Amino acid sequence: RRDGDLHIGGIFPMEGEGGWQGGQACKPAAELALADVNARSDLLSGFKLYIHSNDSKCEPGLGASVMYNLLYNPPQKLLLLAGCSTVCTTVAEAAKMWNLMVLCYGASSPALSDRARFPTLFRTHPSATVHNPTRIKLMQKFGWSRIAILQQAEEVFISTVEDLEAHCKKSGIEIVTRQSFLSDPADAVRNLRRQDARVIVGLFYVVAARRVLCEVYKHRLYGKSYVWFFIGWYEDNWFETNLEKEGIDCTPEQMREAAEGHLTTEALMWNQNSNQTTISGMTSEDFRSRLNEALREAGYDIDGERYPEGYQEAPLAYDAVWAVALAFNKTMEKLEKSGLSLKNFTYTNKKIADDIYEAINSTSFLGVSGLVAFSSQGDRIALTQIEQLTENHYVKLGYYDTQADNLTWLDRERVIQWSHPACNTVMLCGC
Ligand SMILES: CC1(C)CO[C@@H](CC(=O)O)CN1
Repeated sequence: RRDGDLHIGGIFPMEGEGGWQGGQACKPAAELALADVNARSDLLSGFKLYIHSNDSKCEPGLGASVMYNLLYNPPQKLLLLAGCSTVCTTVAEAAKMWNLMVLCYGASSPALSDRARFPTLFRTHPSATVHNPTRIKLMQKFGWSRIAILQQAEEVFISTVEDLEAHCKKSGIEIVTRQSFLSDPADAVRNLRRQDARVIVGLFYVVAARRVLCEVYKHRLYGKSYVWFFIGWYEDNWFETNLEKEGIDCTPEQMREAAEGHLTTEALMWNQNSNQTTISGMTSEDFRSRLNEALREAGYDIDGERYPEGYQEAPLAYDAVWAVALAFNKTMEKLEKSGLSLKNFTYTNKKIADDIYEAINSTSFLGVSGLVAFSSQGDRIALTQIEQLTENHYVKLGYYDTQADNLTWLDRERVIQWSHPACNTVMLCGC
């Protein structure tokens, strides 16, 4: 028997104003996974895994100080879990100096897909670029060969648009105009009207999305001759809430009218086949029940639909801990052959770090968030789903598996003049 304890650091965004406070649901999810892996006699045999965590508030500076305290206070940590793109960027760029792997459960920035800057980073949260092949697939399916882009000037959207432009170039799709704005989209939306944009991909946070939609209403840039792609991870009724608070001068009815029919794309974070048993023995719905119970105990009014931030991403944190446990298990089996164990790891031991890297790099298991596997850049390989807002409700239109180039289409779309909305005038596209 090999007795001992294995320790990892956990950096969770719990409080704070800026960014994403997803640690509120992700930390409880990680703790559920910790209990589950430690209860398995066939995993980490004899060793118990511990997470030592602190709050980063989704602030990179505080995240760096949390990391420093985790590393310079015993016990020695073998790996770091982190959330928020800004914190993961800071932590992952530094972690290599301590030969530490970093597993991010809540980081969507495309900039993190960079082995040169982040040689030890893996993330169970997919990059925002995962939407782009899906958008292209839909444009090809419906014959939209001329599109426009409207984006907020934020790093995550700037790099997502660069990736989208590359996909469009490869697919022969013309970008007739790319408009960006800092916080007021009025001019950008007006320019879309001037350029007669008909198929528009919108990339912005939800507060900006409400401003865009009201401008779209004012410029009549919606209805049967327009197709809008919005991001799918806004809350369901995002287009009719907070209007007064945010100074939106459109009524809920006007917002609903402008929003009707838009498409959304988003990465799947909960295994869709809710009857499928995952590696933990649970289905994703079993996980949901256990998470809800844990969150009720933490004081959240789940039955009153008052979910904490990060609820959507909780499976990613749960599966991140499983990925760590499985990788440590694989590494221990390998080290044992040379009479070593993870207890021999030190911050200067690159050899064992490489073994842990190899073990994580070859991860492949069915988690509550679906199949968990990483690209060569450490990015989560994930499915995406496509929805359409129809009479105030999001209807699932299909799923896309980029790896297999397989679009599962449910034929539920509401007619939005799918045939070439871009061809409003013959000379425009000769149709
Ligand atoms: C889908 C979303 C909301 C994208 O931002 C992630 C947080 C981040 O990238 O900082 C969390 N998940």
